Amino acid sequence: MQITTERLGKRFRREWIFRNVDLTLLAGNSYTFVGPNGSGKSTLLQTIAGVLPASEGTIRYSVEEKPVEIDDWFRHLVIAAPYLELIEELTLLELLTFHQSFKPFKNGITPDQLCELMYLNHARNKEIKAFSSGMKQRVKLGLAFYSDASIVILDEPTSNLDKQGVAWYSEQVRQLSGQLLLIGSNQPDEYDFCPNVIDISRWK
Ligand SMILES: Nc1ncnc2c1ncn2[C@@H]1O[C@H](COP(=O)(O)OP(=O)(O)OP(=O)(O)O)[C@@H](O)[C@H]1O
Repeated sequence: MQITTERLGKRFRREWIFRNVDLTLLAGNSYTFVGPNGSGKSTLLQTIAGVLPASEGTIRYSVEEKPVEIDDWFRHLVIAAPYLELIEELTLLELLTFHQSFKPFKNGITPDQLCELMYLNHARNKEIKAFSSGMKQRVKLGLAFYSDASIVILDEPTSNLDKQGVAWYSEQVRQLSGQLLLIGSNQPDEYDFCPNVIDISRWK
């Protein structure tokens, strides 16, 4: 899997958030986008993911040099971000079962097993709307870590997590291998393992 951007730009009304972004992002590598609040990390990640349309330039996804159509991008990626909602009316087990029906988990992991891996077994039959913000964040990260997807996008990954949750994140994120990992962060301990740290301010 490879993502290539050429002269990528995004603006909201008249304000350019970034311009002329040329990137080649390769499977098996991790990249972290850093920059102050409001610099455009989330906007860039969402644009690369195809969640937000670009205002100019191009993004290409390819597998072994064959292009992936934009309608199929979502099959290849998982995103965990504070602004993306879970389905609140479902219980955790229902949510995982629903998710698995369109994006299976790695290594044949079942929804039951995933509840345990996320340390949320006690809440398996609870509706997501009754979860705390930290519990919801654990679910988002669990889906990102354990879904069988070639691109993993984590925006502010440890937001709302307690100490144990942060330790769990640190352990899990280091175990990702072979995938393309993109992180948006302002907290060095979220990406201290990542060799490619890119300050987004350069594209202002
Ligand atoms: N839907 C929108 N409409 C208009 N402006 C927006 C919209 N979304 C984001 N912005 C603006 O784009 C800029 C970049 O926001 P973004 O959330 O990408 O920054 P960020 O680097 O992720 O910030 P933070 O570190 O606070 O999460 C900000 O000035 C923000 O106000």
